[in-house]
Amino acid sequence: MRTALVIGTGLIGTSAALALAGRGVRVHLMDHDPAQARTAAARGAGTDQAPDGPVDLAIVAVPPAHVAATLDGAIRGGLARAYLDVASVKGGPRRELEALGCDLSGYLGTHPMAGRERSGPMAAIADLFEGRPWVLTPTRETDTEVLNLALELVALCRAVPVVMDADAHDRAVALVSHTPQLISSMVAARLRGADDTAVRLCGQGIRDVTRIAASDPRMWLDILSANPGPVADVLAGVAADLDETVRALRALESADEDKRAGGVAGIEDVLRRGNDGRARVPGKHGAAPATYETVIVLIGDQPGELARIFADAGRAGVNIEDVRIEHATGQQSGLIQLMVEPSAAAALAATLRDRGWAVRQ
Ligand SMILES: NC(=O)C1=CN([C@@H]2O[C@H](COP(=O)(O)OP(=O)(O)OC[C@H]3O[C@@H](n4cnc5c(N)ncnc54)[C@H](O)[C@@H]3O)[C@@H](O)[C@H]2O)C=CC1
Ligand SMILES: O=C(O)C(=O)Cc1ccc(O)cc1
Repeated sequence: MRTALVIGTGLIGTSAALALAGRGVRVHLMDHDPAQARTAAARGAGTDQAPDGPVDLAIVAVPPAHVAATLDGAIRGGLARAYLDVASVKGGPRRELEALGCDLSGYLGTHPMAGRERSGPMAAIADLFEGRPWVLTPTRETDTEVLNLALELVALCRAVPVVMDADAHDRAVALVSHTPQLISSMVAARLRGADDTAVRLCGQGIRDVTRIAASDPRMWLDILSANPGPVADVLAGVAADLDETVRALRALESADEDKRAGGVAGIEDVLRRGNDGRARVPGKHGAAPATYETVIVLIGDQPGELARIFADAGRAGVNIEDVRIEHATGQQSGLIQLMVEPSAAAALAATLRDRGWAVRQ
């Protein structure tokens, strides 16, 4: 691929453009708000000048409701040899394109499974897609050349291609992305009018569960509006679990021992099913779920502490597989959790202790 056109230079479009431009592709940037394309160009994602002929690949990265009309315009204008979109929902845009009478042989619906809580070109990063699944939804009418260009884009962005049917994709993302967003928002919404004294007690659990509740509501309204049925189906299952759990908790308040035992069984059931589901979440780079051992260390909230602890772990010859920091409310210190291969945990803890760190575990 030598030339590309990104239409919609927000978070996703500009991130893809940065990755392509960084690997030598000439990228043209277009947005219905020219200021967004200018900002993306200023960040080194390409040029906001229009191409003077058809580019190799056009990447449409606009909100789902505008995908079909934008693609239809681009295809009719002959802007590229091949076209793809990156919208979070795949079935609806394809059906809209069909209804518009568009020639779909040069089009492929795709979806990179990577995002951030922020929107717009300033939030874009070149390595956003590294190691993440990028779904491709070819059909029998998709030209091989288009599929090959899409695979080249995915490779240039260092993502991992996954081929799926469009409607199966929409059901899958309802389960793993769209419903979790709503549940996170609902948990966070409990905090809105909560007492300050309660909010001060927030720990890592609620931070983990509500991280994505900070996302842009307009973007999620667009996504949920394009996938309402599958999300409602998953949420109805969650609602059934909620009803059961409320009943089980009320039973725990009962004076009747049998009722209390039933309540315990109900709560245990949902917690154990949660363990089973969590164990299925893939590990880093899509690998099988990994079980790491965690070494917990007290660190000061001051410049250079993280660099120092990582350098000391390097001295122990230990690869840190994952890391989390738990900040203590109102204190200039926190706990860092270093996740490592179980066989490396003891050596890491010993080296860190020798070098003066307060190792908790
Ligand atoms: N944000 C995320 O986490 C992810 C989003 N996506 C999908 O990527 C697409 C873009 O999302 P973001 O980059 O997050 O949104 P964004 O809000 O950061 O950027 C969207 C851009 O599209 C432009 N735009 C809107 N309508 C347009 C039109 N008709 N013609 C040309 N430009 C237009 C806007 O001015 C804006 O610059 C959406 O379809 C979204 O579903 C896919 C994966 C992850
Ligand atoms: O939901 C996730 O897993 C994310 O990492 C964020 C995200 C949001 C929207 C998408 O279309 C894809 C990914």
